Amino acid sequence: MDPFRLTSKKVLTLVMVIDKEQQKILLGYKKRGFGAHLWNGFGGKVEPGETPQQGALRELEEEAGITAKPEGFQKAGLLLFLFENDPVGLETHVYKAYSYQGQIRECDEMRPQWFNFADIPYDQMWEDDRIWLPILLKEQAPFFGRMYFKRRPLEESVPDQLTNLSTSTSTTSTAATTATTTITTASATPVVVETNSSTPIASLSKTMTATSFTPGQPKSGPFTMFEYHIEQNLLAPPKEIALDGTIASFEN
Ligand SMILES: Nc1nc2c([nH]c(=O)n2[C@H]2C[C@H](O)[C@@H](COP(=O)(O)OP(=O)(O)OP(=O)(O)O)O2)c(=O)[nH]1
Repeated sequence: MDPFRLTSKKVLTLVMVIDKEQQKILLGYKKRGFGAHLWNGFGGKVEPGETPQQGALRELEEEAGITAKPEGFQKAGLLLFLFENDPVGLETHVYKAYSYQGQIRECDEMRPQWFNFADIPYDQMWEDDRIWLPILLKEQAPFFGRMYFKRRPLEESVPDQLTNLSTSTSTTSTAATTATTTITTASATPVVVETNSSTPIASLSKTMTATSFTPGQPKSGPFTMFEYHIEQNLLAPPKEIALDGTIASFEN
C-alpha cells in the first residue's frame, strides 16, 4: 500500500509579501497551530464559498493586518504537501504580494518581521521552502511542487548541502519542450518521475530523494522531508492538483 496515496485534499493558501526595491521579504513567526515556531508566509485554509485568491487575501489581512493591492498580487505556484500514512494532501496556492496598504501588525497567531533576501532563516522554516522560495524570489515563471514528509527526525550527521550529485538532463520534443533533470544523492536510490509532456508547458522537472539536502529538521516540526519533485517555468500557474498528484488544470 502506497503510504502517500491520497483520497482527499485540503485547499490552503500562502502569501509571500515582497519589497522588491529593498530586496526584503515579510515573514511571520507562527506562534501556535500547524507549523508553530517556524517562520512562514501568511495563509491558511480556504473557507467554503471562497476562491483560493479570496482566502489568501483574507488570511493576509487577519495575520499581518495588511491588504494586498490587486496590481501587485500574483499567483506564484502550487504546492502539494503529502504526509506519510495521511490520505489528506494539502493543496497550497502560493501568491506574491509586491504592494499593500495598511499597517503591518502582530496578531495572536503570527509575529511579522522583514528579512533581507540574504538572511532568510531557512533553518527555522519548513524544509521545502529552500527549494521553491528562491524560485519565487527570482521572479521566475510559475512552479509546481510535490513535497513528501515523514514523521521522523533527521540524524544529526546529515550533511548541510547537496553532495555527490549525479545529474542527468534529457530533452524531448513534443508539443512543448520538456527538460527533465533527475538529481540523486550518492546514498539514495534514484526515483523516476514522469513529467507529463503532453501538458502545454515548458518545464524543468527535478526530483530528489533521501535525507541529504537540508541541515536538519525544522526546530519544532515533527516532520522530515525526504523527497520532493518540482517543475519550474510553467507557462501558467497550476490551478488544481488531482489526487494522483498531477496538475489537473491551469489558471487562465
Ligand atoms: N512555507 C510552507 N508553508 C506550509 C507548508 N505546509 C503548510 O501547510 N504550509 C502552510 C500553508 C498554510 O498557509 C499554513 C497551514 O494552514 P493552517 O490551516 O494550519 O493555518 P492556520 O493555523 O493559520 O489555520 P486557519 O487560519 O486556516 O484556521 O501553513 C510548508 O511545507 N511550507
